[in-house]
Amino acid sequence: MIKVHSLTKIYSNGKGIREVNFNVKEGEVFGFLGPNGAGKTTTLRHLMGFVNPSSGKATINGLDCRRDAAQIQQKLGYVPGEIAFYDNMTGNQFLKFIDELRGRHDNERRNQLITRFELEPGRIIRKMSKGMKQKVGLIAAFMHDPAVILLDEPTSGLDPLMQKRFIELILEERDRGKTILMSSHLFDEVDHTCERVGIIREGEIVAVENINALKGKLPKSFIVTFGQIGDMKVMQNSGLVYKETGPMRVEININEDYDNMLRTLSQCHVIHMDSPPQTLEQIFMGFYGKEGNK
Ligand SMILES: Nc1ncnc2c1ncn2[C@@H]1O[C@H](COP(=O)(O)OP(=O)(O)OP(=O)(O)O)[C@@H](O)[C@H]1O
Repeated sequence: MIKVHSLTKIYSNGKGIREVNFNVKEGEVFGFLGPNGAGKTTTLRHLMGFVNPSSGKATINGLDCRRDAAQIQQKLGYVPGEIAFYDNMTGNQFLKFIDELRGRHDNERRNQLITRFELEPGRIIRKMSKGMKQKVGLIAAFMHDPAVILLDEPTSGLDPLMQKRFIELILEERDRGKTILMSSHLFDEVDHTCERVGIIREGEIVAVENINALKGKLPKSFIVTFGQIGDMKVMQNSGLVYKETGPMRVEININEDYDNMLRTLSQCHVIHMDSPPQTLEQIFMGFYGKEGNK
């Protein structure tokens, strides 16, 4: 459904994206992961047809993203990284205005989304917080029930409850056959929603992977607190890679050795266990070794 072929955009300062290639299948939720400045927004802006590529091209449903932008955008939902609104409108006035631009008069879905995201639609946008504005942007992107949805860091500014509602919405839309491309710099966010991810770094795609295959390759750490002195002896004899991070507390780092960790911990009295979320830098280190180099 979405095809990106050797897409290259070099800005006058030498930054941008180089030879970006990936495809998103119809009905797939695809995660586009990368640290700040990696090239996610630049790629999404090409898909929206806002920018002329230096070379290469992108298509959506066979249509050229630059040449056929107007036609594509009728069936597309887009949440930009930085949302610009008509600040003096209320949320409701803005959403109605967008619906009218799209030639739509059905407000049922819009109202459902307003309820779902607990938006106060009568508030002036200028007086809204970042999270509230983000909700307006999300509702505007989904309310015309588009077949393809492009989301640039969609949960930025949302509190954990709204992030959860957002994830539920994405999973429902996926089940309804929608094609979704979602950029993020947080692994956990794409982990909840995406089947495959493309990882971009310094303007280049470094991997396109099934999310479960990717997770299997990543080192993972577990912070475990023990309840008995003898537990530390069990750890010493386990062969696991770990370091002591406090009294009766260890951080265990494992690659694929889950079996050994589970066997070892089953002999101990574990009183607390946690696994901190992985940052993208840890993921790159997992992929490319200590320096994160290819
Ligand atoms: N209009 C522009 N002119 C010059 N350089 C630009 C322009 N737009 C983006 N860049 C540069 O291109 C690179 C990619 O930027 P981009 O905004 O696509 O990254 P990103 O992955 O979306 O980052 P973030 O997570 O910070 O939004 C960066 O080095 C950025 O500074």
